Amino acid sequence: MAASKETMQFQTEINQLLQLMIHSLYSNKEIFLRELISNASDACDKLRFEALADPALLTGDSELKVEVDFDPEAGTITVRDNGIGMNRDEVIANIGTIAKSGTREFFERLSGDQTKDAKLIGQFGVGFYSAFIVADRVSLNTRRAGMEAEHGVRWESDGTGTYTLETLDLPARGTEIVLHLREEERQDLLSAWRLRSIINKYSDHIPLSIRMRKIGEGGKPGDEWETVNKASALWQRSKSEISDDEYKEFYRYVSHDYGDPLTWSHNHVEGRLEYTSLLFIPAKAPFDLWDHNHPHGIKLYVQRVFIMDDAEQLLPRYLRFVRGVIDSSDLPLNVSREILQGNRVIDQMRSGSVKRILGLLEEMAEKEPEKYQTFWNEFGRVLKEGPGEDYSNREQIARLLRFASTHTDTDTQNVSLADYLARMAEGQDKIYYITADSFLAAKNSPQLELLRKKGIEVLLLSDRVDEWLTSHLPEFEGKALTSVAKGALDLGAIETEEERKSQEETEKDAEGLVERIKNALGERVETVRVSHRLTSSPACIVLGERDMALYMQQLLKQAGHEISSTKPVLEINPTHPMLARIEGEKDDTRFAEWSALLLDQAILAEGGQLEDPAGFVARINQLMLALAG
Ligand SMILES: Nc1ncnc2c1ncn2[C@@H]1O[C@H](COP(=O)(O)OP(=O)(O)OP(=O)(O)O)[C@@H](O)[C@H]1O
Repeated sequence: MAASKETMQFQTEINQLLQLMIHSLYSNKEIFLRELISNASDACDKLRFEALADPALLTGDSELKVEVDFDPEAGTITVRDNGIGMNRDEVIANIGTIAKSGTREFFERLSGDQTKDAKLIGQFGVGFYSAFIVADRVSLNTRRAGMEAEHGVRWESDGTGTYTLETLDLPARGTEIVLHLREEERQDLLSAWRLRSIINKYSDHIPLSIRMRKIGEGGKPGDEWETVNKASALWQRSKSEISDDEYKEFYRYVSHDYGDPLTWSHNHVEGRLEYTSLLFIPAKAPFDLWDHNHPHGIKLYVQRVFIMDDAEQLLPRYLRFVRGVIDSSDLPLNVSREILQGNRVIDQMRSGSVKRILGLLEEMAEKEPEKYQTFWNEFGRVLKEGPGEDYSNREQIARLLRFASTHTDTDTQNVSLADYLARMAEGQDKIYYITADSFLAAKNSPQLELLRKKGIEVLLLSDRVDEWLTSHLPEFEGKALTSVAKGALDLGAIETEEERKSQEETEKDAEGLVERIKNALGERVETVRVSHRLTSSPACIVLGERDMALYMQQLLKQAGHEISSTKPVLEINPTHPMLARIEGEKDDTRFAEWSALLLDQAILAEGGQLEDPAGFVARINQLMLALAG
């Protein structure tokens, strides 16, 4: 078959990524080998899995392996696998483009600061392109398993904007990557000892055999090959034999993360069900944690045979940050994603793993609160989906939640519900919270005035997920979670008899004013009443107990959801001078304008949007002119 060589352009982002990577990761350049071996091992896993359905794919070469070779004269290092390989289209899709979710966000977050960017690249995943840290030309030869020799593909590039592609005969299936080292790297890297030590450091835990040439007579590599890594599944070994460094390296392998995990849990379960799980909690959220298409879940093995990545059935969505492997002895080898759904073995492994993760987090929160705070800052918003998704573990998840509160008045979410209970005032029987679309809006909300004055703590919730969370968490240890912005504020025993009396009087005195405002606002409000929660603001909006916060209503509407608008209750503070001013207004039209202003500013303070913003501005202007006149 005639070899046709084509030159193609890299996606622009790749150029940028390459430059950044070469500069930022140079100090850790040896990771290129880890990345290439990791890809080679994945390729073998994939082939082993496909071969379960089509054993012919392995014909003639059934022992899957990775070979690392070098040639001092040519100045090359070669990483070879007999895994799944790629056809031409796959090479273009996988090696010429970055199709990852989170790519855009990654580029937006780059700062130009090398140390920071190196971390970001690490989090993003460096993969194949890390070859260019040490090589000025990379050649990739690959043939897809199951295809004839003539369908080989050669990809070649010097990493500066273009690559060439040609079709050629390749006798063996799998992928071979040849790195033509930069002149200055040759001395350092072209040594059997050096390469072996890199493999031991980064790739010992890979279950597959990684081979190098045996050192023959005269200290030179000969024609025989030997396995240079442990080549056993790390998770099958007993805990006492595994060092922390090995666990960390294995984490990097399963997660494609560059940093260390926060913690992990390794368990061999025996009994009715037999499986091993090794689950990690990362220290950093990946870029695409909030992307709905973001693949998540853990690697599933059946009796040490890799079955699939991202088996999301093994963990609920609110634990989607967990990485790791589960190796089952009870599932059939030909298990498919469809079978995983509603499978009894999967369900049991899943609930066991959830318990383990929640237990791990609880222990961390107790014994290493600072570490837990790191976890919470990264993944707290995901965990908050828990009570809604996992009813049976609701209480345990609730113990893990952390919030900002008026106790510290900072936006750090570090108050647990147990902390809150321990600080409750005498006679207080509710956990008070407020939701808003930003921390500042929550913190400065007029609804908190009275509670602040009385020294009652209020949780300040401003994550999107908080409305969802509170709707699924009605109580904690027998104390109802109560929004201070919804329904009548019932302070129960915190209120004294005297206070109640004085309020009744204020209410009585303001009856006429309330009636007038109600008439003036008509359909715009559910009702108007005297507020018991305000001390320094003139008015505030209160929603019905089951209503969604105004900013959430807004968000859903913007997202195209049909939601029936709920009318707010306007609460006024008759002791405020502004109300006295309004009360004195004899002119009915002007009184109506004043009332509308009162309502509009209360809606704004609540994070709501006005139906007639221009009318509001016109009223303000009129007022300013009147004052100036
Ligand atoms: N040795 C190989 N055999 C077969 N396919 C490969 C091989 N190396 C890379 N690929 C393909 O190229 C894709 C891109 O590889 P790359 O290393 O850039 O990213 P990745 O492994 O998907 O993720 P990460 O960047 O986190 O390592 C892989 O997902 C795989 O499909």
